[in-house]
Amino acid sequence: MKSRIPLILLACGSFNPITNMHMRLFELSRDHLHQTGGYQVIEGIISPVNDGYGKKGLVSARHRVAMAKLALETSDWIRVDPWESEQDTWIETVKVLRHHYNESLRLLQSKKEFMKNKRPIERATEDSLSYQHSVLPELKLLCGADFLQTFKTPNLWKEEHITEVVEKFGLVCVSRAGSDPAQHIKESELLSKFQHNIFLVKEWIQNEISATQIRYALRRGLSVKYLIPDSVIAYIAHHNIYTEESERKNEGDLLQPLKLHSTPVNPLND
Ligand SMILES: Nc1ncnc2c1ncn2[C@@H]1O[C@H](COP(=O)(O)OP(=O)(O)OP(=O)(O)O)[C@@H](O)[C@H]1O
Ligand SMILES: NC(=O)c1ccc[n+]([C@@H]2O[C@H](COP(=O)(O)O)[C@@H](O)[C@H]2O)c1
Ligand SMILES: [Zn+2]
Repeated sequence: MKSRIPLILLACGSFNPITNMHMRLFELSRDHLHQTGGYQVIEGIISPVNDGYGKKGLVSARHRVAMAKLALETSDWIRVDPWESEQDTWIETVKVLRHHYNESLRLLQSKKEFMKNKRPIERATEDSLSYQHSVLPELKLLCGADFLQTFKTPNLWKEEHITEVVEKFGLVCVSRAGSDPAQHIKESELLSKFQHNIFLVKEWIQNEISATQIRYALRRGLSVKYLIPDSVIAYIAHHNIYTEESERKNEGDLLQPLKLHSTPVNPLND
C-alpha cells in the first residue's frame, strides 16, 4: 500500500469569536484530503491573529484564544496555538507558517533522537506503527474562499509571500457563498502556476455562519445557540465580551498589513 503524506492544517484568522463553521472547515478539509488517497491529516492548528492586526471589533487575543480552547475541547485532532497572538506585534501569515513548519521539523528530530535510543525490536514495531509520525509532514494553510480573494487587495499581501505560501506550503480553500475561488485562481497567473498545490474543498451543506453576524446577534441579545459551542456562549456572557464598545475597537484604523506594505520597504522586515 502506498504511504500517505502526513499533513498539518493551519488556519489563520481573527476567530472573533470561533464559530462551529471554523471547526467544520477542518473536518471538511480532512475528508477531502483523505479522499485524494495521498494524504493523512495528522493535526489541525488554529492560530488567532495578534491584537496588533487592527481589525474593527477585534477583542483581546487572551479571550479569543480562551474561547477557541473551549470550543476545541471536543476535538481530538484540532488545537489552538497562541504563538502568533503572543508576538509583540502583528506578523505576516507566511511567518506563522514558517514558525509552525520549523516546530514540526524540531518535533520530528526529537522523535528520531528518541527512536535511536530504543532497542532494535521496539524500533521496528513502533516504526511500522507510526510511519505517519516519522516523516516530515507537509503544512498547508487552511482558509475560506473569501480569504483567497484578499490576495488581490492592493498592499495587503506581498507577492513573494503569496508565492511562498502556494509554492512551499500549499493552500486548502473551502467554498464560501459570494466567492468563486476557481475563478480567482484562473484570473491569477501566480495562483494558476501553483494550482497543483491549492486544494479546493466544497462545503456540501451551505453554511454561512460568520463571526461578524455572531457578534451582531450577541450585541442585540439574540440567541447564537447551535452556531457556536455552549461553552463559548457561557464564556462570552461571563466576561461580557461583545458590546457596543468592543465593536468600536480599532474603528477607523488601517489594518496593520496595509500600513506595513504601503510604507517604504524595510529590508530587515521580509
Ligand atoms: N462560513 C464560512 N465558510 C467558509 N470559510 C469560512 C467561514 N467562516 C469563516 N471562514 C474562514 O475561516 C477563517 C477565519 O475567518 P474569520 O476569523 O475571519 O471568521 P469570519 O466568520 O469570516 O469572521 P468575520 O465575519 O469577523 O470576518 C478564514 O479563512 C475564513 O475564510
Ligand atoms: N500579508 C499578510 O500576511 C496578511 C495580510 C492580510 C491578512 N493576513 C492574515 O489573514 C487573516 C485574516 O483574518 P480575517 O479574515 O479575520 O481578517 C489573519 O490571520 C491575518 O493575519 C495576512
Ligand atoms: Zn473573515
